[in-house]
Amino acid sequence: MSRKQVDHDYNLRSMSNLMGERRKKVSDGGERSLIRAPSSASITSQGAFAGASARAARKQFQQDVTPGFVYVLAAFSALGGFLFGYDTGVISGAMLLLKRELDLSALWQEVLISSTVAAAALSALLGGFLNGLFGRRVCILLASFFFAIGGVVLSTAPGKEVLLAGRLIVGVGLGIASMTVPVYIAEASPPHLRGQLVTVNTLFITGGQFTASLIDGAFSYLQRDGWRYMLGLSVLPAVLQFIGFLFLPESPRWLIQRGLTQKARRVLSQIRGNQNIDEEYDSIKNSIDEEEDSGAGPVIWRMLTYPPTRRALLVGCSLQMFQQLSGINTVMYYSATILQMSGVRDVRLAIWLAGLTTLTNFLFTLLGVWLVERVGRRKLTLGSIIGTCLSLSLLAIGFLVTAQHSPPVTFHPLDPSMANSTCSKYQLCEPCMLDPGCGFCYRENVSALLASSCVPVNKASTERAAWGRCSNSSLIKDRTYWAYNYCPTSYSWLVLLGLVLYLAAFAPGMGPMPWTINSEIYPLWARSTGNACAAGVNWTFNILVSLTFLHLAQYFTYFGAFFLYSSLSLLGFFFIYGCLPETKGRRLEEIEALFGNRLCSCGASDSDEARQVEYIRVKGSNYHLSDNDASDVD
Ligand SMILES: O[C@H]1[C@H](O)[C@@H](O)[C@H](O)[C@@H](O)[C@H]1O
Repeated sequence: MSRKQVDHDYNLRSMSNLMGERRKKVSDGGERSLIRAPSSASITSQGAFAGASARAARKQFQQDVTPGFVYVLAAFSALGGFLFGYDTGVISGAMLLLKRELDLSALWQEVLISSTVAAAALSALLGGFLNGLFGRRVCILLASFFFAIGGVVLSTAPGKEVLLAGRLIVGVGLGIASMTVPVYIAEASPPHLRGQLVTVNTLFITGGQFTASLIDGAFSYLQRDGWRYMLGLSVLPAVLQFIGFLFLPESPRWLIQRGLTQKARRVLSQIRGNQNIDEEYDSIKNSIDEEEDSGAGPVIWRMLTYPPTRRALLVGCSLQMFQQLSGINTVMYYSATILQMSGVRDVRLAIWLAGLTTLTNFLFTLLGVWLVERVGRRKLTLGSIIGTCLSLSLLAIGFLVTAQHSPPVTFHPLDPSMANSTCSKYQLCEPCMLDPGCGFCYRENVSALLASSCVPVNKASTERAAWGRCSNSSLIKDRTYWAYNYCPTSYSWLVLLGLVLYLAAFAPGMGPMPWTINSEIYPLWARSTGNACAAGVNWTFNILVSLTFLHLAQYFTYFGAFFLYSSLSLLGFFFIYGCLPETKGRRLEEIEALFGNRLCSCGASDSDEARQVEYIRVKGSNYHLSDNDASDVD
């Protein structure tokens, strides 16, 4: 079959896929289906059939009791999310101790932090191939194996080189888990619970980040080897997941694709409890049989040359890109400093309070789990990104006002080392604190700042100056303070408000939805590859945003950096508004049809448009579905 024919037939296929089993049901009297289809009179009455039947099916699914096994399966899978959050979150606290004990240079610190994310980006891409070849279960086993080995290597590392090896091993696990777990949960869940269960994975990510901040806080008191515990504790959930997955089944969709039909039926019965699985089995089988005609060549090539999957890929990858471009990891990382700005001058207390940021992120992700099946993915994502954009603007304004009221440097100490330092040239606190090599040392009386200077930072710890009044600790007698990375200000409440609003807006939608939506928008043959690409994009932009933040802040100030993130979120809003269809409640096999729809016209050429018009014409005249479907994707 030629490519053109394949393309032309796509829309019909998707719809016949959707409708085929129902037509079959009508002809064999409906006794194979547990879905109580409408009476044959109503079925044959044109127009009412499709929407009513789809809705009845959905309702029926919701009424059927979902076996507890599905929840167990989702929870064990989401341990991968927990490790994602823990391993990415714990490093900031561990680094504070590591750089002191191992005397790490700034470059080594950067390498240890970024190597994991870079390894995750690469292994996420590779994970698509592994998923197709070995299945989801083996990939999750592999990921937990890497997490466990990585944790052991990290906690026993004699030096920085072995630490780097451990961080790379953990990164490989992260990449594979981040792309496999959402797919596995989506494929095992019934449609009415899918969004919620996949979103639980992101809840576990934020739970992992929260746990990491608590562990960081607790072990920071240890004089020696605290970092070994921080990094090594991840072995426990990894081993738990590994053992769990020795007993959990493979995804039925992957099994059917591999021709392991008996096994697939067994797993389907296990995860659907007392429901009749014939309908779902047939639907998956139909979709696989028909996709076998979708052409030859590497999957990514077939995806890119096939308008519906090309569109799905564009939407999926862009969602992940906009998630990272809205600066979540910068905001989280920066929260300790924001707290210091608002008057929490004790570094340890600021670290503990930063745990509140991760807790807020976690709690609002919980809200997302509750909302996803109620308001749907599209509305939740749109609402979230617009809130994210506004709160980023508020953060930016907060930083602008703070900078405009920046306290002056009132005296320049006479130390010979100052001659070679850039710190001596700054007249205000703002440029002084934007220079990573300098900090602001100031004395405060009740109402004003007195005797403030800009001095070099101590190489071993940013908690104090290299010499002078502030070289002992960040909190000094006589109300003399050391401010690294921030300036004393009375407008910090604005920044704090921006931070809280940001998390409240981001966490329920932009945090989880890119993962949830990616797990459901690709047809089975393209699902592993689509998720691998999207996860790869997420990790790549994660590293890009975190590596550029300090430079951005140095050149454009904090105001500029956050304003840029806000503008990028606005761009994301328009993109999502134009391109993201609603996938709530649909079967995975139905969703591909949405991307053949004109309403999602991103990346569509003129000839694609023509095909979409044809699709809607066929849909309207043959199946009388247009009303119901249009309202669903609107
Ligand atoms: O969805 C997650 C989550 O929102 C995390 O808080 C964030 O650190 C990750 O980068 C993101 O992918």
